[in-house]
Amino acid sequence: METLGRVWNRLSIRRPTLAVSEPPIEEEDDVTPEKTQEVFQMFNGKPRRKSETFHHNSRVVLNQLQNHPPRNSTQSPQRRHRMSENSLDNSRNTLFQNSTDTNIFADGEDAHRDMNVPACSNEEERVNPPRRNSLFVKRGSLTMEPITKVDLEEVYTVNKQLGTGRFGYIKLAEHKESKLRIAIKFFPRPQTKQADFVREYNYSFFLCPHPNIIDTYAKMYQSSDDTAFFFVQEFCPKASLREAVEATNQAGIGEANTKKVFAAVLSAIEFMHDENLVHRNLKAENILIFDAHDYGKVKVTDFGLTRKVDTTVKYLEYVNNYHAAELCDTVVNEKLVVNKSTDIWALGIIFFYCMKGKFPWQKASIMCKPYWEWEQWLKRKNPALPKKFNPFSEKALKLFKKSLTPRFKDRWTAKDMRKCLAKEKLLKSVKRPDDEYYVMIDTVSRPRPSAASSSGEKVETAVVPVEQGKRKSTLQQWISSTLTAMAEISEQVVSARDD
Ligand SMILES: Nc1ncnc2c1ncn2[C@@H]1O[C@H](COP(=O)(O)OP(=O)(O)OP(=O)(O)O)[C@@H](O)[C@H]1O
Repeated sequence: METLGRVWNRLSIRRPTLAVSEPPIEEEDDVTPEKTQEVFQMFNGKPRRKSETFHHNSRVVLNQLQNHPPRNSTQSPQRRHRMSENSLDNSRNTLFQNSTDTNIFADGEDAHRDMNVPACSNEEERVNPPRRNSLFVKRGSLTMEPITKVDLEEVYTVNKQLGTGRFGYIKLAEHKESKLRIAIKFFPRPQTKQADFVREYNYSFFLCPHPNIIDTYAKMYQSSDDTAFFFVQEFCPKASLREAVEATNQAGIGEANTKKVFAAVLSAIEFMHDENLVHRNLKAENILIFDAHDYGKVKVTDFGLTRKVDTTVKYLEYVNNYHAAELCDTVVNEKLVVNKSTDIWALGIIFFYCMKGKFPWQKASIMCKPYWEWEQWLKRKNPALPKKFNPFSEKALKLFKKSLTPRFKDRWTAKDMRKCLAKEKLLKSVKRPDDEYYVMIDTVSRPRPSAASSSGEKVETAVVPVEQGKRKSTLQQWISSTLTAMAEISEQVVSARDD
């Protein structure tokens, strides 16, 4: 809960702009007045958490949205601390110059005011931003902050492509003035509808105060030649979880690292789920690892498919390894109701992928044999657990049963998963086959003491303890030395026979 407290504090500092979006292109949201207010409702719902911190902080956000000064004023030590402590904010203030604002809805009175935006040139105004007059709260109408036209080349040096997806692409760039390295997410026009771009920006921006969610800078942009919309995010200098796992050559990242990754990811997803939002595109590619070795800083990204729970959407043709069974059985354009359980399934797949370095199956359909075998075991139609699950402990198997189950109502919550992963051992602690080989080779390669064997005493095998990491190479050394010894013995036997 401490984390959530920090998150809401950051939200109160950022003073998010109220904005809602129109129904998406490829999906048909059920557009009731409640559902178009999804972003607002993230903050306006009945307090669900019991802790005082949450009540206090959600109140701060709500107060801001309703144009009341927060209970602790903008001059709170917390706020001042962040402003002085975080030099990034200053860089952000200078990030977006040389731009012309275009207010889509021409709501002049709702002009965007954010500490991260250079519009607050005056220091007094920057420290004490004027109250925002939210048309949305007053009228519940569709409104959004302006999209700013920017001459990309004037403001940024755009470098290599970092990644590409179905809806856009991400490029590494440097903000010329601040020399800050950033990631720009582009949405090509006219393929991308403005409503989809705005929605993704809104979710990214509103959720980003969470420490395990990628940081998104305030403001939406449009290139001056009208070829793309874009927004700016922090740059992840290392890799995605997908790249990290692929680099292990199908060995997986190990239990300790998997636990670290999941502590971060589950914290982010629990936060989203508590706000009744479903990510809907959880995959290793959308989990960014910021440090090369210890998985200490991990963040979730890509909120393009994020929707509120119970939104009705149309199913897209695209199926991937992470899709839950109910999605794989759906036909194109069939209507689906957004549910948190699809994220839980994806997390089960990511867990397997981290531990084993490969996916359990290509598609969660009975037409795919590995999945069929799992389902047969799950439904107790076949008592034999598929071999690939053998190394996992009972607790880890329970996690799989409660995430990779076609009965979506039986799936765990993110909190259940977090508890299990934090507390339990995930791999069986059994004697590894290596140990047996090791003993056997040791017996062969060490000459038995003749006195002991001739007197019929039990021969003890001297097993030299080997460090876990060295086991394989030591085993190889034993094999080669044993083979050499055996070759020598057989040579001696042959020459003795010949003699
Ligand atoms: N901030 C960042 N820093 C570095 N690399 C990033 C960053 N954001 C995204 N990437 C890389 O770009 C890839 C694509 O990004 P992203 O998933 O946001 O795009 P998308 O178009 O929404 O993709 P999708 O097809 O999953 O919807 C990611 O897998 C990641 O490797």
